[in-house]
Amino acid sequence: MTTSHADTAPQTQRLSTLRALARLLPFAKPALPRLIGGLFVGLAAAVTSLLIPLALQYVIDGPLTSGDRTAFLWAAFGVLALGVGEALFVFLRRTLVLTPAAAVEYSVRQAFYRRLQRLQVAFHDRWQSGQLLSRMMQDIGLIRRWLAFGSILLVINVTTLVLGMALLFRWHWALGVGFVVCSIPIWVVSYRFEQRYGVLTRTSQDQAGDLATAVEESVHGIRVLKAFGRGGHALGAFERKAETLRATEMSKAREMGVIWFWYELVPIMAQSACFIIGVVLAAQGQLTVGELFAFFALAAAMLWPMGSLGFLFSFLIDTRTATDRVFEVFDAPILIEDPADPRTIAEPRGALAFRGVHFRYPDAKEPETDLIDGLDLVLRPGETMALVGATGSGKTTLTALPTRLYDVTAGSVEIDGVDVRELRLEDLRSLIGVAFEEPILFSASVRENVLLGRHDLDPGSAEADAVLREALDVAQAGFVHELPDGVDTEVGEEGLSLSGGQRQRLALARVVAANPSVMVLDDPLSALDVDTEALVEAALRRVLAGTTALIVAHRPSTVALADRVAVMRDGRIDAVGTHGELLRSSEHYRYLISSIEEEGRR
Ligand SMILES: Nc1ncnc2c1ncn2[C@@H]1O[C@H](COP(=O)(O)OP(=O)(O)OP(=O)(O)O)[C@@H](O)[C@H]1O
Repeated sequence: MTTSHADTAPQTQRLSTLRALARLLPFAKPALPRLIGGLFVGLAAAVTSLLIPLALQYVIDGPLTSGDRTAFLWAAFGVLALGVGEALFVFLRRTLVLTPAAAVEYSVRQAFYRRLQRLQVAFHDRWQSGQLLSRMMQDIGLIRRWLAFGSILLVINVTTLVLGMALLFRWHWALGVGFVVCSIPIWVVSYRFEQRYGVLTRTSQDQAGDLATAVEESVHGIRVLKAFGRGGHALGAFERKAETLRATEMSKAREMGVIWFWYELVPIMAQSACFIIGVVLAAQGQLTVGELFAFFALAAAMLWPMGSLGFLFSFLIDTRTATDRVFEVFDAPILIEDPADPRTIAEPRGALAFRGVHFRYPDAKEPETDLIDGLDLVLRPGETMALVGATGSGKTTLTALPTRLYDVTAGSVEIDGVDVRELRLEDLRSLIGVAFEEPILFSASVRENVLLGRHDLDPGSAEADAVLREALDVAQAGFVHELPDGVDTEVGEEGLSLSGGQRQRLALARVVAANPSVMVLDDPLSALDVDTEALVEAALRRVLAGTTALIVAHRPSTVALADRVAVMRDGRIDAVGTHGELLRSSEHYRYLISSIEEEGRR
């Protein structure tokens, strides 16, 4: 069961915004030369824009006053050239930064996906898929936009303001002081904004993740919702979540409205104050007409850098939050990994043993006893063992331990006498094949789905074709040849919809094709009709003759496949023996079998 974002977000120490964003550096490294190039070109554009007022000052105080027409024409041409130069620099900046930012987005997204693949199943149990999806798409996209525009514009605009202010001081200290004093409200408002907006951004990005989860769940479960007439109920739940997000976005918009107001108002106040100071100074002869005119032009040039700071500041905080959210996934510890010094099994025999195994789910309540509580079970090479037990006794959980989808909390699972934790995960998972209770197919062809575990085979080779044929044959999945494109028909979410029994047969074929030494099958025939089940059983018997198999059984016919049966109860194996032996010796087995049979008759 997944929990909401509040439970999943690790309580990491809050880094400063700069240090939080600096964590992107390893990803941005290859793109840095172009990004820095873009920054310098952008700065050149900013300096050019500031040179225009200076050139104007020169024109007015020089050729215009002296009446030198040639010099005036040259100077006017110079101002025009500066304007064109600025436009070219801006164009070049955009060209330089767009591609590298997209490359950074690509590499962060790749790393994010790789991390998701490496993280253990227990992580995925806890995290909502919508949260991961929104981090993967929305947050990483925001980081790209920040790298391409936000970060560079922020540096350029702040530099423009600093240089502009320096020019003001150069013309007259009173102009500079007037500008700085009038800007003070901005610093106060910005500080308060950062505190409040940061919290709101985090909340809204998390709520967007919750909303994505709600959409994903209802799309996934659309049939159930329709069948039970609960579409309206789902819509209600969606609307409540959307409304919560809307309210947070409105609060964000209000905060942004306030900060933008100040960032619009203050530059105008500062300009007005400087105009008055400038006119007074010019009247007193402390400022030339050229300087006064240039000051007006400069004030106009500084209006956008100043006004944009509010937007850039909120963009910065949005990106910081997005970076935090992405790095929460990067920071989640990988608990199931390859051992430092892996062992190999040269000639696998397929002996599977559970020795004193304890297991509890990470979110199990503390006082509870372990779900698997000191379980011992040994499967001999080539043996087929059925596993029976009451609903919820932990059979499915036990099947997840040999492949290390979860690690035992105590004891060990061994294959051919080697603890599974001592093997490389890839080796281990090629030794053991699993078919889950819920057969999952990917949006790919039948061929790709069935040969999923055979990356050693060239998909188009004759050997791959032979393996595919044999696997489909064992799983009685001949129906695939009737599909529009035979084994090349796309199935799964984006392809053709198959029935539960058809999907189950393809999942079974997938394990057979993998040709593992040990098969772990979680109720593999539950969705099949009696005739197909009998055919699959007959074929499976052939395959299972050479393979060790642990089969969770809910039906007498599945039990009949097994050499021996293990009865699971209270987290342990209560009894092991042949069907006949257990019928004689185990009361719990008799009870289980009679309830299974009763269910079968219904
Ligand atoms: N990912 C999980 N996180 C926490 N608890 C879980 C998880 N998966 C299963 N459980 C709990 O573990 C217990 C055993 O579940 P499990 O699916 O292993 O039983 P089972 O014997 O296979 O049941 P069934 O025969 O109905 O399939 C149940 O109480 C279940 O709620």
